[in-house]
Amino acid sequence: MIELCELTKSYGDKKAVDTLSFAVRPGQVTGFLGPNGAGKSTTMRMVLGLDRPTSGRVLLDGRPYADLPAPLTRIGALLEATAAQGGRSARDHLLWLARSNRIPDRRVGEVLDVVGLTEVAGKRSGGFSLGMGQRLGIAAALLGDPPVLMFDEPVNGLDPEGILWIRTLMRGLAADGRTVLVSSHLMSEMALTADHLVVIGRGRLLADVSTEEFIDRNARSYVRIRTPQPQALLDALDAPDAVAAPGAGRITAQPAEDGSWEVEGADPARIAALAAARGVVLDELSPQRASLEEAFMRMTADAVEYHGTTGDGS
Ligand SMILES: Nc1ncnc2c1ncn2[C@@H]1O[C@H](COP(=O)(O)OP(=O)(O)OP(=O)(O)O)[C@@H](O)[C@H]1O
Repeated sequence: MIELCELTKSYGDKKAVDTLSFAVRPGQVTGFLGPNGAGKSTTMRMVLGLDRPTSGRVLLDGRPYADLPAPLTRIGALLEATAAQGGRSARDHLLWLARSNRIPDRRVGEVLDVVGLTEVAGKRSGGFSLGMGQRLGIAAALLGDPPVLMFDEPVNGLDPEGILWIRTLMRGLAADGRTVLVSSHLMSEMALTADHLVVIGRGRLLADVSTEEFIDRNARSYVRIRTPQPQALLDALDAPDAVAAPGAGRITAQPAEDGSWEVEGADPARIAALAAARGVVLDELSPQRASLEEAFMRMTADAVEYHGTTGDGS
């Protein structure tokens, strides 16, 4: 578990991280999101003891990083700036790391296998592609078999196969019961990878909820319906018994430009039952779930430091 208690980092007058408190729990992938400059990398650097907090603290399984006797066996991390010595082979780089952390040499072969670099282990890492470099960084993070893992933008610049591989790896690490914190700007990917989200803006906590709840709270979901009997549908949804559940609010239907109806306030099964009870024919009944991207944009709109402008001048 990673615990942040009122963590703050100031650069001059600017608070890059501002009284941030949250806990990252084991057994799930926690996505760490925020617009550019929100303070994600600064936070991760403080977790690893690479930056000193102005105030507040970070605990890893109850202890500060500086008190961990063999840190690589407690937390593994891939930071954006993580770089191997380009002149060394992948194997030598990992051996050097292992020996300086009292990790047995045999782990090097094991992690090279896990990340799929065994065949190129003797090659200079300076010649590696972006994807191979990321894999080597992840091998280093896994070397000490740590219970806590942290990845800053691990899928940046990767091809679809690399992205899928990282997603599968993260989900597997969480399924093993490890604590996994991962930052990314790729919302579609985060929606597939993260069970839980911590969202920050301008250094402050904006949300600490499950991915599902984050989308439900911050974006609109509805059921799209097509019917040749629109008036009969509206009557069915407006009937006195037409609520999603006893005590729930009314069901609303808005016409969309394409001739369909956008129905909110009930799930597809309830809408189908109401329509069937009144003999209304439905040509389409499909739940439209808002994307994580929409939810993220809505939630962080006020916390974006640098707004771009779109072509239409808006
Ligand atoms: N060494 C530094 N000196 C001064 N300001 C800094 C320093 N490091 C970070 N900052 C500032 O702190 C803020 C947070 O930066 P940080 O890199 O942590 O954000 P981020 O969420 O990781 O952004 P991105 O998504 O763009 O990587 C930014 O405004 C940044 O300019």
